[in-house]
Formats: sequence, structure tokens, C-alpha cells
Amino acid sequence: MTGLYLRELTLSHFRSHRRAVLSLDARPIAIFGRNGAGKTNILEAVSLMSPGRGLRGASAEDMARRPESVGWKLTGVLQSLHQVHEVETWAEPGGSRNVTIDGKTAAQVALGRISRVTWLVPVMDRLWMEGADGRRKFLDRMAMSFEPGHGEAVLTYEKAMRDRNRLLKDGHRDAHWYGALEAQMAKAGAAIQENRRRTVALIVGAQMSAQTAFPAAELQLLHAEGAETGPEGEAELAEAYAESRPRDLMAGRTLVGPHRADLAATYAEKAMPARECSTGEQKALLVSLILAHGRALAQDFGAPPMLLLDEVSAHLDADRRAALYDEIVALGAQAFLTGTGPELFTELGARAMHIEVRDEAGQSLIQEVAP
Ligand SMILES: Nc1ncnc2c1ncn2[C@@H]1O[C@H](COP(=O)(O)OP(=O)(O)OP(=O)(O)O)[C@@H](O)[C@H]1O
Repeated sequence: MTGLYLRELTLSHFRSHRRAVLSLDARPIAIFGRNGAGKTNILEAVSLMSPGRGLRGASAEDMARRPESVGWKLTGVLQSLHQVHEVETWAEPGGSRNVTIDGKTAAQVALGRISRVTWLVPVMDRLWMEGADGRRKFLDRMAMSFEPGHGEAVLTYEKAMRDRNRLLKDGHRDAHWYGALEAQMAKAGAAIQENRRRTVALIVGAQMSAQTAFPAAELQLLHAEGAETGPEGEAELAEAYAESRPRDLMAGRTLVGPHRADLAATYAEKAMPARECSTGEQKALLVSLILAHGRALAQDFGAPPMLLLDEVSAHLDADRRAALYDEIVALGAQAFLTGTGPELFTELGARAMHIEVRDEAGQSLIQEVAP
């Protein structure tokens, strides 16, 4: 077998699930159940088969099942291209997330060598309406899927910037305090910019190369405060930080650099900024980007990513729902779709899994339902 998909996933003391077991194949599945049954929690567990804090951006501690907080564990059997890997990831109470791959201790970033996951969750519905922070995170998540080292560059950059901001707040004026930190920021910042540019180019290319029922989004990477131009590359960034010191001292923080970038999207056919589009159109643009991300990864990684689509049908009309399902099948991705009822995707032919928490102790029953 080839491709990328989870064959099995076992959750222990993870969020609402004391124990839950999923046996899967490469086909998309619709997970349905009542509100609070733990559907999104399953998606979050799948998202932890990739590096990072998962689809809620939560801490390892928050993932432990309350009230007992004995620590949680996820075990996944992952088909990755031509190999099968066993992934274990867990956290002890109060500890951070650990990973083993095939029984060997691994850094989280190593998950990026064997697995790719992308998601669309309801909090992203306001992505184009709210601040640039959410859009940068969205872009960085995609950038990490093409370049697993991207996350490391972001962490290095943020740490150096925190130190620089502390100097600025304390009113330090001596240049020698700043040089080494700004050099680190310029190096990591240039890598971040390059990864983001490549990501935007790959997503735009993947949108253009496919026949799709979803509207194309024109993407533009912007600098601070929506500026179209700004410092690019290591040398220019280093110069910009040094030049910006007087202004930064007044503000008590760093005002230039990739931490202030933004991603603008336009509904191409209407030449309409995404934030001015209807709720359904905004959702359709996001779906378009996620599908393009999937197609680009199929090329870049060798298999489409696992797609986590939480309550995605809420704003999609019947035609778009059918188109989404057809495109997932054409892409060959293992998709996890959630909803409160099975009808939305089973009418299209998806496998359906019903989930309910069986008893007070939180034993979860996940059963396949005949179409
Ligand atoms: N750390 C935790 N320990 C125990 N329960 C938790 C924890 N974190 C979240 N929960 C519970 O998990 C449930 C939410 O699960 P989830 O978000 O997966 O629901 P869902 O099936 O997607 O529901 P909806 O249809 O309402 O979106 C809530 O009842 C919440 O209280």
C-alpha cells in the first residue's frame, strides 16, 4: 500500500476520551454524534500526528482528561508512503509532549518526515475578518508542512525578539546590546520569509493547476501594516532592525520584520477582498486553499495530507458539499469530516462512524454505521 493515512488510532485519557479506538482505512470518514460527544477531540488527536500543538493550539496539560489528569497518550499506526510506522505521543501530568516513532525517542519535528496533516476548524471562519496573527499562523502551519524546519525558525525568531523587546522596554540604547540578537532575527527572519513565499507560490500554483468547484483565492504576502514592500532577506532585515531602534525604543517593541507580516486574500473572480465576501464565500475560499494545500503536498511530499474538516458543511450548500467530497476522493486524501448527523456526507458515500461516550468513566464507543 502507499499514500498517507492512519490505520489505527488509540486515545488514552485524552480530553473527553478515557479510551477510544479507531480502525481505519484510506477512505474518508464522517464522524458524527451529539454535541460534546468528542468528535473535535478525535480530530485534535489526529492533528498531533504532526509536529506542533495540534488544531486547538492547546498545551499538553489541557489535553489531559479531567478530572483525573493522569497524563494522556495517543498511539497511531500510520501508513506513510511505502512504510508503516507506529507513532506514540504522550504527556505526563504537568509535562510537555513526548514522541516516539517505531519505539525510538524522536523530536516532534521528526513527525514532519513521515506525516502531514492539514485542517479547517470553525474558529477559522473569521480568519479574514480578524487580526493578522491568525493569518500568519495559518500560513506558518502550511509553511511547516512544506518545510518542517520552519517551526524551528519561527521559535528562534520569537525568542530573539522577546529578548530584544525586553532591552527596548528597559530603555537600553547601546548598540552592542542589540547586534547579536538582531543578527539572529535577521537570519531566522529571512528563512521565515523565504518559506512563506514558497508556500504562497505552491498554493497559488496548486489552485491554478486544478479544475475545482471552489473559487480561486489570490494571495498576497504583506509587510507590517499591510505594506506591499518592506525589508526582505537577511542583510536588509538586519539593517531595518538597526534603523528602527529609535522608533522601537519609543514603542517598547520591534516594529519591523516578518512577525508583522500579513496574508491578504482576494476572491479572484470577483476581485473582492475575502473579508468583504459573504460567510459562505469566505468558507468556500478557505476550502479552496485547504484543497490546494492538499494538492501541493501531494506533489511535494509524495502523498496528500490527512484532512481534518470540522463542521465544514455548516456554511456549504448541497452542491459545494458534493463538490468537496468529490475533490477529496479525487485527491485520495484520508479525510475526517465531523457533523452532528450522518446524512451530510453519507449521502455522498462516505464511511460513517458514530461516536458516543458510553459511561460515566468516559469509555467511548465508535461504531461504523451502514450507509
Ligand atoms: N481535558 C479535558 N478533559 C475532559 N473533558 C474535556 C477536556 N477537554 C474538553 N473536554 C470535553 O470534551 C467535550 C467537547 O468535545 P468536542 O469538542 O470533541 O465535541 P464535539 O463532539 O466536537 O461537539 P460539538 O458537536 O458540540 O462541536 C466537552 O464536553 C468538553 O467539556
